[in-house]
Amino acid sequence: MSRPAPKRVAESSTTMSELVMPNDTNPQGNLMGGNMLRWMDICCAICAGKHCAKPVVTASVDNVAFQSAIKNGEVITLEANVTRAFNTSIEVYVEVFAATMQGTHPRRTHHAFFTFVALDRDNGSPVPVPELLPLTDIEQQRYEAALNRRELRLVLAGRLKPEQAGQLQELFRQQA
Ligand SMILES: CC(=O)SCCNC(=O)CCNC(=O)[C@H](O)C(C)(C)COP(=O)(O)OP(=O)(O)OC[C@H]1O[C@@H](n2cnc3c(N)ncnc32)[C@H](O)[C@@H]1OP(=O)(O)O
Repeated sequence: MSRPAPKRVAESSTTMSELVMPNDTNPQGNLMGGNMLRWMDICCAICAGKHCAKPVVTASVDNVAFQSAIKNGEVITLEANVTRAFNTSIEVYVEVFAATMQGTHPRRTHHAFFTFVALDRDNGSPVPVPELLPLTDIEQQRYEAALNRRELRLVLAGRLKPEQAGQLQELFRQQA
């Protein structure tokens, strides 16, 4: 199947906000981690769907640290951007920011990389995705670093043998 035309990051950039309600929180009044992951997945899926213009499924989620609690009544804003397209999969980076409803105590609370796979509408099998055109410095940095992240997650998922992870081996050689 031929590859669709390349796209810019801005074409699929996605932002959404949620108000944290009592039903989203634990007994301490903090947003439950599972609800946070759900919103991150939704924001990234919208972004991935816009880039691929196809049905997409979440294939993996990289490490997510819960270092900063978000309280009942706060507003969270999620920003998702494609960092790189591979063959049938793309990597999406999401950042989460929290603040009070009045906009005070603003902070970045979470971030993560998600991988999505585009599927054929008819038979559900993976299909090629549009390449990504990184334009800004930060887009270029994320684009270049994505190869290392991809190799690491595929090794951890048992889909790539460590000895086949050439990018990672080169990185470790440079750090030694
Ligand atoms: C938005 C949502 O929440 S959707 C609901 C949650 N997600 C799901 O239910 C998805 C269930 N999983 C699946 O359908 C399948 O495992 C798929 C489509 C993700 C992959 O299917 P496979 O038969 O393994 O396909 P295949 O081997 O051709 O790999 C397809 C792509 O997936 C990537 N992939 C597969 N597993 C992983 C993984 N664990 N981490 C990262 N990428 C992965 C491959 O690297 C490949 O990408 P590439 O073509 O860019 O190199």
